[in-house]
Amino acid sequence: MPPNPRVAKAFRAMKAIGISEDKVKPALKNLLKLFDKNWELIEEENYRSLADAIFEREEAEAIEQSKKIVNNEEDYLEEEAQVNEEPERPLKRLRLRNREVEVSPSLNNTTSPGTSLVIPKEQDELLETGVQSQNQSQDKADSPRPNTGKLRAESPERCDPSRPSAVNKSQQKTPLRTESNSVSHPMRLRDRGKGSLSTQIPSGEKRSSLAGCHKEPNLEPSIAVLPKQKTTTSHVLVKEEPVTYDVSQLEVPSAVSQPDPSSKGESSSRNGSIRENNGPDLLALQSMGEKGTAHVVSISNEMRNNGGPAIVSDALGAKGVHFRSLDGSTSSEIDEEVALPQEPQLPPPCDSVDDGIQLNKRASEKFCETDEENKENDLEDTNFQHVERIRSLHDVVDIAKGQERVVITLANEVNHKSPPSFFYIPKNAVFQNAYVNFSLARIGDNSCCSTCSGDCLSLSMPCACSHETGGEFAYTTDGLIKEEFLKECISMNRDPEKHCQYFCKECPLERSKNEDVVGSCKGHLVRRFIKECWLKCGCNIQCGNRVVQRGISRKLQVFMTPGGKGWGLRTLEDLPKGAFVCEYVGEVLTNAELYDRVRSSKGEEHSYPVLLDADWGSEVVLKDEDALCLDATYYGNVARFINHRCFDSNMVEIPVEVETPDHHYYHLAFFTTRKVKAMEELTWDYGIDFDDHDHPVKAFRCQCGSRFCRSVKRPSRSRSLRR
Ligand SMILES: C[S@@+](CC[C@H](N)C(=O)[O-])C[C@H]1O[C@@H](n2cnc3c(N)ncnc32)[C@H](O)[C@@H]1O
Repeated sequence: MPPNPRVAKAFRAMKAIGISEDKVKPALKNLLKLFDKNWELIEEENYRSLADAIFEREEAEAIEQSKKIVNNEEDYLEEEAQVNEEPERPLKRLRLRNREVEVSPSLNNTTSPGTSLVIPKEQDELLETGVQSQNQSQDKADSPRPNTGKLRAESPERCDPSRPSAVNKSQQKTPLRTESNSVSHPMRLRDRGKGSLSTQIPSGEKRSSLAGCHKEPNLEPSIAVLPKQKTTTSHVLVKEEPVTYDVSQLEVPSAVSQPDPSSKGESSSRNGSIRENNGPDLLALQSMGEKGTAHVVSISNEMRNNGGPAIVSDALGAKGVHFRSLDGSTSSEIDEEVALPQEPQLPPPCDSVDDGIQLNKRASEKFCETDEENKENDLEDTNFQHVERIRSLHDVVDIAKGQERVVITLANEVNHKSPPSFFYIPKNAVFQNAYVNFSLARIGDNSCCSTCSGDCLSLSMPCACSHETGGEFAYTTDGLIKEEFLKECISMNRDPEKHCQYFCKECPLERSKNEDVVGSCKGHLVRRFIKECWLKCGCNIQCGNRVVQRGISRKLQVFMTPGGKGWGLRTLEDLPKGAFVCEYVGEVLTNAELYDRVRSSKGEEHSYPVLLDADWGSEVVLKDEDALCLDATYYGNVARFINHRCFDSNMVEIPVEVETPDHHYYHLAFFTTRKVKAMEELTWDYGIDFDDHDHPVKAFRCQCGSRFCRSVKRPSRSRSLRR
């Protein structure tokens, strides 16, 4: 009899994640029995229950094997019987498992739909309650700083990015900003580099003639700026494990393993909160929102409350997490008669991983290195390694480890390189000295829409949150960036000389490079910001003015590029122009901290820092703690894989204000500059000058392939294409 197509399909799905038929057969047979041949239950969520049942069996085998090693008493079949007596178990386990497997044929051939994670209401409520109570206790413990003039000093002479972009900075007049209609300033994270600016600012004289772009501080006198305590916190961001694909190569990023010596082991933050040095979990990350050294995890709980999708962490447990496929489809078209394969052949204990996933195989080899003389320890190790093996499989399937709304798969069709080891974090986290304060007291009534409800985009009169973007929202009702806004942001990257730049009197970036001889500022583009509604607003998480904070919703994949750029990011679905793709997430560092890292890092192939200098013009001399950047080297999200493309990249970065009106800290979000086809690599223009060897992004030989590539010396090339 020809094999039942449903069986064949199940085999294919399992094969795609490296599970061989001999492992699928017994589990499938068992499940069919348990589910009374209800195929839909098996096919649901991309065969999740099947994958889980296989893992169950493997786990049971591992335990059994270990037990045999210890006292040779237990009988495997008994264990099996026990598993079989619990028909609920695979599904229950699904709910309990933190790192879920999306069984998708896309692992290698990359066309899968993703799977989104949804926390049921109770779970969300729990998370929310946790956040609230933390915030409440914070309020008690910390008398909130008044709204501070430090947020934005008014500049009588400043570029107004809401004006048409094609204005030479020397011609610009800068209208006053008002609190209620403050149009803030766009940014480019780049150090402009020598080349691109040399013609714009050939001398100090010319620089001073750019006073129109400089801001004179004019702090509101009635508002006190409280002195900040110097932080002595050791690192504040920790996750429980790195994204690693080889348990034999687990490594702890230096951000974790090497707390700053200046911290002297103390654990209080600059705002007086106490931090544990030893590995805060997600709850600890949430608490970071309390005391100024804020972390956006606290937001993500709120945002997931209404939004459906959820993050799950080991720390919180994965209780109540369930899964649904993005396309919602389960195939049910095929007949139910099953021609099942023969009785399962249990795999030999030490040969339990299919060739498809080399790293898992290595993990399994390790699993087999049991020392007879040390049986007790071995039992623990074995179990640990087995769990790790399963986890590593999950991690290959979802590089975000369940922390994004969608599964982010990984594919390498080019070579045998493993993905780099790093901690996947879905939201920024403060490393140590960066001053980031998310206190609600900083958000004035003019900067939020407390009386709104539902979706602000449906209002006939845009609410206060649109002031930042000149009185209309940056987003369309389809969640895309409006054409004009997008056009200006793109133009800013492509023709920076046509846009306002700020030249620091004392540039924190230059100061970080060399404290003794501070070089002259190379300029920072004054960027336009999107301002999203947030906690203090009355609208809900589905409000159309909350796009970035809802997180990644597109099907993305990390893949090995064929062109020598290392790993890259691509889309698995067609994207319209102006679509939000992802945020650049990393550790929030001061530039001083970044350069310390750059100085001590040697020989790394890739670098991952991004400046947050969009609003450096808001103060005359920016303190180190306010001159921030993101570094995704050790902690980051998918954006750390986005490669550079000169000039005509298909994404543009836009600063987004969410939790704080203080634009020293903001989110950096990527939007498409044009329609992008499924399977196209996603790129952005780092804005680097390939001749600038001081740039924190180490010079690389650009392989972007753009005909406007700046690393290819073409003397005749139009200057406007070169930045
Ligand atoms: C943010 S990372 C991007 C991810 C990186 N490809 C990886 O494998 O992890 C930036 C690094 O990628 C490499 N890269 C990015 N764009 C490139 C390009 N157009 N040509 C060559 N290398 C590139 C450079 O090594 C750069 O330091």
